[in-house]
Amino acid sequence: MSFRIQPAPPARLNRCQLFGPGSRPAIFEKMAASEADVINLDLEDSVAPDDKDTARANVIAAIGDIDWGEKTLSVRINGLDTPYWYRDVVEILEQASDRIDQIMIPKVGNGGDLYAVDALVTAVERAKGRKKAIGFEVIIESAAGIAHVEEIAAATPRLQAMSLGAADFAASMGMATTGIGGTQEWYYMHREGQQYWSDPWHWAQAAIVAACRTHGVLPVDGPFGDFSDDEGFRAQARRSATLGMVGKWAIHPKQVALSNEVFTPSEDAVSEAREILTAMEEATKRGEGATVYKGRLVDIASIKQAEVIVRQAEMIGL
Ligand SMILES: CC(C)(COP(=O)(O)OP(=O)(O)OC[C@H]1O[C@@H](n2cnc3c(N)ncnc32)[C@H](O)[C@@H]1OP(=O)(O)O)[C@@H](O)C(=O)NCCC(=O)NCCSC(=O)C[C@H](O)C(=O)O
Ligand SMILES: [Mg+2]
Repeated sequence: MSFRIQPAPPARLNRCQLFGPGSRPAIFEKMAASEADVINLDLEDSVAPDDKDTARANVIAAIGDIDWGEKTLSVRINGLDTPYWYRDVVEILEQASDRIDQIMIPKVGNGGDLYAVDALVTAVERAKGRKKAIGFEVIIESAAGIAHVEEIAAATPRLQAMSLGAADFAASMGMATTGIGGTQEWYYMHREGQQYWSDPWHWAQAAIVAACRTHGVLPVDGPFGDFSDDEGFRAQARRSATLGMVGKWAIHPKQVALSNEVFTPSEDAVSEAREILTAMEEATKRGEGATVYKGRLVDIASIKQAEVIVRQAEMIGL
């Protein structure tokens, strides 16, 4: 328990982040026309080394030229262990229009990484007189990243969102899998001849959610690689939502609707949350801190739980 009030995360929708390679400008208009709340134009791992300069130029042009509507527009820069990242930051902030909202920093390993990017971003913003401060989002996708997750979440007021990058995370941790997210064949319990699958991503997700909620950052689940497996995606996204994550990446357009479906509260969930708030208002008037709703206990903590759902519904306009 602490006397400090938990800070609220940015009040914006982040149910789905749609990715597309910066080297593939033919899909940018399709990304803009999608139902994703966030667009991530990628300069990092989906772009081959020889295409880095062209991709950067494509992205800079697209930021200003394309109508991105109300979406949060983010560019994933290259990692701090590459020769590309500083040029990504400098050229984007010197040349791109103010329409860009965020840069996404991959493979963050500690708070110092964000300090370094913040220093560079701040210098370019001042030099160019940019009025709109750029936000940051990060990917936790290494052993160092998860070991320093809380320090990273606290590192800069620019930080808006934090994602789990299952592919690089698995590689960095030496996990015995080539799968990107979802059920892993070998991660099971065995009892009386039956196998029961467990979730190897759970602990990292829970650590990310706790760090984010402590520091007012949006926790997001990253990619699910098998885009032909809708049920696998849905199950992964539902587990993430249950843990407190607000959305998930789409690495193919067909995953956008799935993610929006999972991270949009159902009509039933919203009416139940509103009914709980009403039940508690009535209980409070009677001088009671707890009451019974549909045969189960609801109390002051239930108000906060219901408010999470109602706030989300209000943002979506339900
Ligand atoms: C995965 C893809 C390479 C598939 O592309 P493609 O072969 O073109 O798919 P389809 O033929 O099924 O496409 C159907 C139509 O959809 C359009 N399309 C394709 N991709 C996108 C997109 N991302 N956004 C919008 N529209 C898209 C096609 O043009 C087709 O349109 P039409 O012909 O009009 O019907 C491709 O989807 C892709 O490149 N995805 C993104 C890859 C990416 O950005 N990866 C990086 C993020 S994941 C990661 O980095 C791992 C992470 O860091 C970690 O460590 O975990
Ligand atoms: Mg990665």
